[in-house]
Amino acid sequence: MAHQFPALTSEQKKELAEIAQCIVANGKGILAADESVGTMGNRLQRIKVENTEENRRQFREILFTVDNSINQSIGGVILFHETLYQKDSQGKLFRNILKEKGIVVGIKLDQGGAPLAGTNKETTIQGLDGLSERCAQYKKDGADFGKWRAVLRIDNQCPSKLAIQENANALARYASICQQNGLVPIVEPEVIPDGDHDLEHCQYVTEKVLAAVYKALNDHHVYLEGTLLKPNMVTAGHACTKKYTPEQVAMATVTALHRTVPAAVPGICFLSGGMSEEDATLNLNAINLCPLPKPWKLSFSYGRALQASALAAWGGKAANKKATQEAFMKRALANCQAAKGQYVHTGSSGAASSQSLFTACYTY
Ligand SMILES: O=P(O)(O)OC[C@@]1(O)O[C@H](CO)[C@@H](O)[C@@H]1O
Repeated sequence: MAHQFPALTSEQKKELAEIAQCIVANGKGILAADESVGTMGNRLQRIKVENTEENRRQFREILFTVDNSINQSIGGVILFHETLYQKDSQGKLFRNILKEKGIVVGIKLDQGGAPLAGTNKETTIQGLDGLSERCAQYKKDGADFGKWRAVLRIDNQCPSKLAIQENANALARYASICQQNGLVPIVEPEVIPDGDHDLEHCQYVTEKVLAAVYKALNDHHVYLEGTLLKPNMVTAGHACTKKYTPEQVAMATVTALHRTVPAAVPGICFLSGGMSEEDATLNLNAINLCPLPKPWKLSFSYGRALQASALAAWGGKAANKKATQEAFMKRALANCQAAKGQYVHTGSSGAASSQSLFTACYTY
């Protein structure tokens, strides 16, 4: 089995590895501001703001025009298609605002779930058709990384072998196409927290899913140094009656990663998956303090856990800009400290930060 057909040139590999490392350097993580129009609608509904393009733009303008020092804690921002082409009120493209801060721009590439017939309501993710052309265009338009979220569910018969294999293969195919077009693929196989399973069961499933994903990435000749992983933390199901400490979550999470994720992967940026802002930070901190070998950067790519307090502070009112930016900056800083294992919980985080952000069957 000779290695005759290299997938990438050494220049392409160098560029991809540099982008990936830059996003997770020095405790930096990712702001996942790539909520689809529908998902953003749910967020806005909670604060009684209408889901219009202008309201979505206004909230994101407030986040992206925060003080430049945000670049100490945020290395990348994932955008939804609409946002990549939106401008601030002075007419400046958001993507240029982010780039001038030294923040890498990313783009959501998956296009939602489709049912896998013959399974217990399991899904695969669509978006591979035309993906290469979309990636090429996004690269021209300033994006340097992509995101693809696959959803796996724990239940009696789930995840099935079929769902694990199919989603792993789609993730690998997406990752390969991204790399061919100069985009670092964020590989996101999310085992969602719905269910009453315990921590051990989530660990078992997460290991099976990650092992399949890395087998598929290898089969597709994906250059691991030019990728980032965005997994769930290993937690008990949302309806599990037994509660676990951040140290227990950390040990289960790092054990699962240690068994399945090659050391060549530069960074693992967790999703927040409906944890409260504070829990997401405390768990990340404990993960970074976990006494197991950790050859990758262990950081964050949070959507809800970086924006919940900010959204609540904003409430749709321009006058609340300062409070909104302060709330966002506070969570970004806290997670940057947690990514270095240096977060100290002061107990003054405010009510919004301890609220669960769980949504049942969180797909799109
Ligand atoms: O779980 P979180 O941290 O809120 O969001 C994780 C995430 O992958 O899921 C969302 C829905 O696709 C995305 O906007 C985001 O990137």
